[in-house]
Amino acid sequence: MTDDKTFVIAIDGPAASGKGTLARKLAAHFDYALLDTGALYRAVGLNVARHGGDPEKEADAVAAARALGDMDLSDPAIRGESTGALASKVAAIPAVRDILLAFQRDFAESPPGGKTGAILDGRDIGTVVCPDADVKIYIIADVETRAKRRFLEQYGPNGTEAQYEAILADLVQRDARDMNRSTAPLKPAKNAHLLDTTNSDIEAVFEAALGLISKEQANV
Ligand SMILES: Nc1ncnc2c1ncn2[C@@H]1O[C@H](COP(=O)(O)OP(=O)(O)O)[C@@H](O)[C@H]1O
Ligand SMILES: Nc1ccn([C@@H]2O[C@H](COP(=O)(O)OP(=O)(O)O)[C@@H](O)[C@H]2O)c(=O)n1
Repeated sequence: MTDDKTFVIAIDGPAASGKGTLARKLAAHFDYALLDTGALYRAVGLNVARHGGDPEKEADAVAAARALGDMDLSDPAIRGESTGALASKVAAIPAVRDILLAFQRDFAESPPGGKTGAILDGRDIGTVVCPDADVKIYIIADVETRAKRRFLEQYGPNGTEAQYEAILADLVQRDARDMNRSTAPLKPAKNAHLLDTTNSDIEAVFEAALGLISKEQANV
């Protein structure tokens, strides 16, 4: 348990592995607060682009990160794959990560709405943001499977081969950037439970996660 008795679940993994889908189902099931930390980096990346800045330039990215409080995290443009690429560029800048860290930790320690638990999904939740999380899950799936899922999500059944290839290339590039950056690279925490969703549907992944979490809750 964390000091203030919030039950914290950390979900990390590469792009489009199913983190958000699982996190939302678990949050509804347990009535826990949910923070999609990728949305924070996406909002910062989008903000830099909209102001004509360079997402790889520290001054531009830091200025955007400081203005996060004024951003609309429900803006649909945040979800686009091109925004994912912008996000992973600003996310490689340590000063940006520092600015977002306090917000994420506060959320986990004192979830809004007086909730008794918090679920955070991202890349470094189990390793950096909440190293003492009660349950850590690291979700993976083959990159082609992840690209197909994101492709379907973004273009529906009538997407083109070229659109699929662009998504696949973006995920490969983004994973490499996220795994190879020097600060808070994407990797499983030592005590994370690994879930490979390549051949599991959403419900099976949810059931597997519930099994892991129930065991930990029984120990609290
Ligand atoms: N186990 C699964 N089987 C099939 N599709 C899935 C599964 N998990 C997630 N998806 C779908 O894959 C896409 C990406 O999932 P999402 O939860 O957004 O991933 P992430 O948050 O890791 O980027 C979504 O369209 C989602 O509905
Ligand atoms: N905790 C986090 C969350 C996201 N990110 C960055 O933000 C980008 C977008 O994250 P996301 O979770 O929305 O991406 P998807 O998995 O939804 O495609 C990632 O590629 C990372 O570069 C991060 O560095 N740390």
